[in-house]
Amino acid sequence: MEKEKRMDYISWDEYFMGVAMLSGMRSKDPHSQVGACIVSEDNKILSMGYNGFPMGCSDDKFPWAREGDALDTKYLYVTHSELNAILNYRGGSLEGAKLYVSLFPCNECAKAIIQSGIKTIVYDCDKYENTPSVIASKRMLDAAGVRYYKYNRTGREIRITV
Ligand SMILES: Nc1ccn([C@H]2C[C@H](O)[C@@H](COP(=O)(O)O)O2)c(=O)n1
Ligand SMILES: [Zn+2]
Repeated sequence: MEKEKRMDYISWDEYFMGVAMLSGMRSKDPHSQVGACIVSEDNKILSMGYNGFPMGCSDDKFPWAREGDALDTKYLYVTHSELNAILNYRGGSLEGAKLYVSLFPCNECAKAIIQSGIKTIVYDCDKYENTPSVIASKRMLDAAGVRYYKYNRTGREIRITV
């Protein structure tokens, strides 16, 4: 019988970013699947979310297009993963919480993050870093003292069979 504890267990960051990415796999968005996981200061998962249309707005009826008439694109309808994670939270306050998210938050989510009391953001991808939305987001996060840093990919493959 083994006496020593396992040493190849996943780190907190791998765990929470993994949960965020798994959550993103629920997204129906054909172009960008984004997931978020909110964690307390003592490493308890508080909430999760992914990008999708609001309740009652059918995934099959609302548009997933990226281009065309604004009303016929997804952008006016999709709720971002971070906002869904904040809104899905059924507890009390998110003061001091940490957000793991697979894509850097936009300006609208930054407002919600700041107002909810989240103090740290760990993000994976920043593919829209040169857009006004992300530049504005960083301006607000900096002003509000919300810390953010890029997730350090370890290259570990986490496989689950369901
Ligand atoms: N931080 C973010 C940024 C974007 N999203 C969502 C909104 C859309 O569903 C999708 C981005 O679409 P794209 O322009 O890449 O086709 O990701 C989010 O949830 N969180
Ligand atoms: Zn957003």
